[in-house]
Amino acid sequence: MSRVVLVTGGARSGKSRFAEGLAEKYAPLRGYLATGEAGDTEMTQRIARHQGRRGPEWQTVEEPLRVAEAIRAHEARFNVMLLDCVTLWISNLLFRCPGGAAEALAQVESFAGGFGSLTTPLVIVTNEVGMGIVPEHPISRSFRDLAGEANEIIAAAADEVYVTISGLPLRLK
Ligand SMILES: Nc1nc2c(ncn2[C@@H]2O[C@H](COP(=O)(O)OP(=O)(O)OP(=O)(O)O)[C@@H](O)[C@H]2O)c(=O)[nH]1
Repeated sequence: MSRVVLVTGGARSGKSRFAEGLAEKYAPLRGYLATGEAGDTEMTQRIARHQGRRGPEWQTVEEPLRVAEAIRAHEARFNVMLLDCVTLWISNLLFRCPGGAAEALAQVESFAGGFGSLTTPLVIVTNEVGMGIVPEHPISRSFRDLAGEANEIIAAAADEVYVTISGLPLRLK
């Protein structure tokens, strides 16, 4: 059984950098599983910022939907994998799966249920999205609730959990 670590935090809280540091304790080669997509200029710039930080010891796998399958397909190639991030994954599922939030949550449950059979350590990045004001639109509230539920499911199954605030990590589990 391989170790699973979850890192949660707000936007630009330093969670990706901290998660990369955890993964860099393992020898190369390291796999970076990106769920983000370069749909517009802003996202292209965000992705470029992340890519610029990762060195040649990282290889990128891009998969917006079939995250568990991508990990299974690639884990044997790497000494560690980093999934960045759960929030965009479930957002992609919410908007593209016919079953909406229920189907997205079922996929998260199946993903977390498979941690015990991973053969490579996994570091997972997610976002704390539910700490602000209640969103005005129902779809935003649905996403906020899904994100909270997904984080709770993954945190319960993970071996270690951290939150980053203002660039500083705090161990929760
Ligand atoms: N497709 C793709 N996406 C990437 C790549 N590198 C990073 N990303 C995505 O970039 C997203 C994170 O970017 P940001 O929005 O800048 O992160 P942030 O939450 O503001 O900042 P941090 O707290 O530092 O993580 C993640 O969802 C990744 O999936 C890549 O090589 N390809």
